[in-house]
Amino acid sequence: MVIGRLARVSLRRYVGAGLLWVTFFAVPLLTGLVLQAVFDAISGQRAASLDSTLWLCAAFVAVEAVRGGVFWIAMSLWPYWWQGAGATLRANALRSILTARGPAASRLPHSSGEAVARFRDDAEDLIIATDNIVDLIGAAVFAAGAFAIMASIDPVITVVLVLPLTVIAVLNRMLRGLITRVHRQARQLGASVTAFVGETFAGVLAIKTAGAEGAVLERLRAHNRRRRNAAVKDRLVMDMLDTANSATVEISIGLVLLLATPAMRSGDFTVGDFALFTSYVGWLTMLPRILGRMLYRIPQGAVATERLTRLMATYEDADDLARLSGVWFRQDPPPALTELPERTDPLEVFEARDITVHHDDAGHGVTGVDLRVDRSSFTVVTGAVGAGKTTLIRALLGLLPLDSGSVTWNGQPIDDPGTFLVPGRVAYAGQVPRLFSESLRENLLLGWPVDDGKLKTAIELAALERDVAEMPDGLETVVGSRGVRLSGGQVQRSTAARALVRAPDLLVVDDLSSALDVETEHLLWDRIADAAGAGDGPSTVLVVSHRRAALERADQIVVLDRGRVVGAGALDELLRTCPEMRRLWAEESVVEAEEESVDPMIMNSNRTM
Ligand SMILES: Nc1ncnc2c1ncn2[C@@H]1O[C@H](COP(=O)(O)OP(=O)(O)OP(=O)(O)O)[C@@H](O)[C@H]1O
Repeated sequence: MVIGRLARVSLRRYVGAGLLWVTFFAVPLLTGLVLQAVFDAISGQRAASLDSTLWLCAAFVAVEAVRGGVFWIAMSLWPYWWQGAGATLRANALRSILTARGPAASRLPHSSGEAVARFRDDAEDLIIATDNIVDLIGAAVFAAGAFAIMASIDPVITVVLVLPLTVIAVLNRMLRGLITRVHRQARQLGASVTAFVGETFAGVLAIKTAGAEGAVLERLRAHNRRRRNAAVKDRLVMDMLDTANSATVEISIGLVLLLATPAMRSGDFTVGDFALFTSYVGWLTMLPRILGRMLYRIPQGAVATERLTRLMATYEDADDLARLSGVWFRQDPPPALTELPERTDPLEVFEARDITVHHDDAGHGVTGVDLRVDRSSFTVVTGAVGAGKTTLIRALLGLLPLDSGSVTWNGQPIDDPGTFLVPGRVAYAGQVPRLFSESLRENLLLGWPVDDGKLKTAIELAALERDVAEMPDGLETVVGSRGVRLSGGQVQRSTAARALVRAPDLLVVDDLSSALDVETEHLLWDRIADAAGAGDGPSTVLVVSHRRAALERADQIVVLDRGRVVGAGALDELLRTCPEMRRLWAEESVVEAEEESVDPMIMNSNRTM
C-alpha cells in the first residue's frame, strides 16, 4: 500500500515526529487527571491544603506548557517528512515518464495541465492520507487511556459513551463508495479546467487571430460549471460527515450530563470526576472525527494512486510510485550525469522488420515497413504529407508502441527501443522542436557532460554559429517562451545542434525543411558529411525529407505512400521505377525553384515564429 511506503520515505522523521504527535494527543489524559484533582480539592471532596491546590494549578499549567512544547517540536520536524513524501511521489512519476521501458507518450494525459493537476493534487491527497494515520494513532491512544480511566471511575457512563462513536463509524463506512465516486469526478473535472486554461494560454495567438475569444470563454464557463457542481458534491459529502461527527460530540456531552447527575447526587461521582469526564469527552470525539476523515481519505488516496500510476509504465505499480529514491534537504543532489555513457557496441547495421503502427481503426500510421540502415550511410524517408514518415521514425525509436515488427542493432533484437536507442547510440531531432526557458547553452546540453569545444563543433555543424554570435549574450542568452524568441529555423537548428553534441552513432532528423531554406539545408548536410569524413561527427544519418538537398546525397531512399513502402533504393533508380518518387521530385523541383526566385530576406522573415 502506497500509504505504508510513503511513511518509509523518511521513516526516522515519520516515526520521531509521529511519536511527538501521539504524545501531543495523549497529554490531555494528564490534563484531565490534574483537573480532576484540582476540582476535588476545590470542592472539598478530597482533603487538600491551599498549598497543594496551588501546586495542582501549577501542574495544570506545566502540563499545558509541555503540550505546547511538544507541538512546536513536532511542527518543526514534520515538514521534512511531508516534503520528502511529496518529492518522492512526484520524482517517481516523473522518472517513470522519462525513463521507464515502453513509449511514454501513450501514458501521458492529453494535456500537460491534466498531468500537472495529478502531480499537484493527487500527490497531496496521498500525503494527507498518510499524515492522518498519525492523528488516528494519537486519537486512538488517547481514547484507550481515557476509556480505561473513565471505566475505573464509572463503567456504565463509559459504555454508554461508546455507542454514538460506533454509530458514526458505521455511517462513515456506508458512505465510502459514494465518497470515492464523487471525489474521482471532482478531481477529473478540476484537472480538465486546469488543462483548458493551460491550452488557452499556449494558444492565445491562435484564439485572437481566429476571433474565438467569446467561444473560448463560453467553453471555459461550461468546464467550470461542471467542475463547480462536482466540487460542491465532493465538499458536501465531506461536510456531511464532519457535521455528523460533530453532532456526536454534542450527544456524548449530553449523555454524560444526563447520567452523571444522579450519580453525583448519591456521592458516587465527584465534581472532579465530572470535570475529568467532560474534559475527556471533547477530546474523545477526535477519534470518530479522525476515523471519519480517514475513511474518506483512504478512498481519496486510492483514486490518487490510480491517477498517478496511470502516468507510469504499465509494468509499474503503486509500490514503484512510493519507491525510495533519495531526498536531499540540506545538500545538493548528486549530478544526474557526470560522464558520457559507455558505448561498447558501435553501430554496424540498424534494421527494422515488418513495422506496423496504426493510430486508429482506419489504419492511419504505417504498415509492414522494412528498413536497413548501414554504418556510414545516408538514408532518407520521403513521402507526401501524412504518408506516415514521422510515425515510422517514432516507431523505430520506441516512441510509439508497435502493433507488430521488431528492430535490431547489429543483428541483436532490441527489447525496448525507447531505452536502448538513446544518446550516445542515437540522437533525434524531432519535427516539433522544443526549447525551454533557459540559456541557449543549457538548451543544447540539457545536462550532457561535454566541454565547450565539442559544443562549438556541434553548433557549427548545425550551421548555427552566426545566429549565436548575433544573440545579445551569445550562448548565455535566455531563449524559449520566457526568453528571446528564436526564428523557426533557429529553433530547428538548435535542436539539430542538441542532437549533434551527443555525438550519436546514428543521427535521426525529422524534416528540417519547414524551417530551413534550401541553401542552409545544403550547408548543414555538407558540414555533417565533412565532419563524418574527419571522424568528428555522426557518419550514419536517417532523415525525413522531401528536399533535393537530402535526396541527392542519399545512399538509399525509402518512399512511403499511405503508410506503406512503395519504393526503396537510390534516387536515379527510383526516378525510373517509382511513380510516387517521380511525382514528389517534380513537385519539390517546382517549389524549390520558386523559393530560390524569392528574396531570401523575405523568406527568412516569413519563417520567424
Ligand atoms: N496520434 C495520432 N492519432 C491519430 N492519427 C495520427 C496520429 N499521428 C498521426 N496520425 C495520422 O497518421 C498518418 C501519418 O501521420 P504522420 O505524421 O506519420 O505523417 P507524415 O508523413 O510524417 O506527415 P507530415 O509530412 O505532415 O509530417 C496521418 O494520416 C495522420 O493523420
